[in-house]
Amino acid sequence: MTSPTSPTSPTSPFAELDAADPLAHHRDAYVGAETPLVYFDGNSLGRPLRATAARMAAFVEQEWGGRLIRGWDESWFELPLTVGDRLAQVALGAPAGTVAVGDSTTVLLYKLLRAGVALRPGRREVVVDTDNFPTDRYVAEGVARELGLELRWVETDPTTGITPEQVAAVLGPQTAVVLLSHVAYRSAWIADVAGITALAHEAGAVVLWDLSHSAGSVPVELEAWDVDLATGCTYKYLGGGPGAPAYGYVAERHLAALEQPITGWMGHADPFLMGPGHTPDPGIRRLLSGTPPILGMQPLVHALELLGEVGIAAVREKSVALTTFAVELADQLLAPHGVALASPREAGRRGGHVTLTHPAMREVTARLWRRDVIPDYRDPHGLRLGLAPLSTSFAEVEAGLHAVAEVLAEVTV
Ligand SMILES: Cc1ncc(COP(=O)(O)O)c(C=O)c1O
Ligand SMILES: Nc1c(O)cccc1C(=O)C[C@H](N)C(=O)O
Repeated sequence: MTSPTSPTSPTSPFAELDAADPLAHHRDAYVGAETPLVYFDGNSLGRPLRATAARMAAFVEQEWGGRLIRGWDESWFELPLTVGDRLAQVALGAPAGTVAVGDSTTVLLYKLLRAGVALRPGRREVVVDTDNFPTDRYVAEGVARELGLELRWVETDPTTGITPEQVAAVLGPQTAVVLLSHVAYRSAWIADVAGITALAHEAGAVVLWDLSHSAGSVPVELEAWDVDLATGCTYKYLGGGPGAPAYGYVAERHLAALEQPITGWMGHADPFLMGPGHTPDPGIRRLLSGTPPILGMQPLVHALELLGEVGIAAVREKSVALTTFAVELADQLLAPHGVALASPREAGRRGGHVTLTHPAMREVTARLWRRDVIPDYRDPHGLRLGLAPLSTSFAEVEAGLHAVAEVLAEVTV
């Protein structure tokens, strides 16, 4: 078995794609990009920036080791909100003071779903779709059990995604919250956030959007789209690293009334007063519960600097070019083997990944990993190619798709 062609092979007929790519040089800023490994999992865990190692070391030496407990007064206490503001500006289209960083996406989904239900007292239903990421569905089921609510499931086709018409069909006077994902984790379908949010508002409900597969790859305009609540992880396109803290967004108009269920001391208006009873902070700090993960935010701070410099519009342009290239190669090399596209063909409807289906894809994925080509597998029969615009090259996509064709030929003989 041959190893994949080097992602920098000058002999490729597609070498001009990388040569013409204005973002190509950013690839060198990432650890491991010089190796022949083909990485198609940037939508599960992004590569680290080289500079992050030095930043982490400096943090340990200077901020943690040097400042010790004084660090809290000097910057750490505000960090969940200062990083939140930066994230709001570079990736979420949200105003300062509406985003806080901390917890995992799952915990924030719980806190925000409970908060959303509390914003609509007396209403008994939550809308969720059957193809939403498992943690979103499980949290919705748990909250429904806890509060005695009913879930209104929208049946979503895993190869496309949720439409405003489907949501309209289940909305009603009992709908409290609509919980959906902006970019579908399997198909990469981009939901019409503004359209669905407007429909939910007409029905008197609030929306909670999971942005895990969009933020940092697809432009997000939370304020312009009139979104109520949102959350998402930072370890995919935002480059935060394994287990990096998630973020929560609350529209300004809901901040004063927002009641989240984990009323810890760090969400108190004056945590160090240590007084009786919980008085929530008037702003987004009320979303915090316990001591925020300062160490875990360090790589994110760094990665957001780069995203801010490049700009989300340029990132999306490259993302569309990469996924379009992957679809074209799949049509050429894989469709003759019976592989089908399970992502939208229309680039404007497609997020940052491409899913290809074939009955042998589970075995194909295992074999690809053994030859250092790293996509992931998602049922049913889906090979998912996550293309990170700042660290994936066109040559890498080409090498990877050729490897898929070779492995598919092996397993289907
Ligand atoms: C849409 C979506 N929501 C949530 C998560 C994960 O949540 P957590 O960060 O809590 O593991 C993921 C990926 O793991 C995801 O794709
Ligand atoms: N969060 C993950 C993890 O802790 C381990 C392995 C994968 C992940 C993922 O991010 C999965 C990803 N959200 C998905 O869409 O499949």
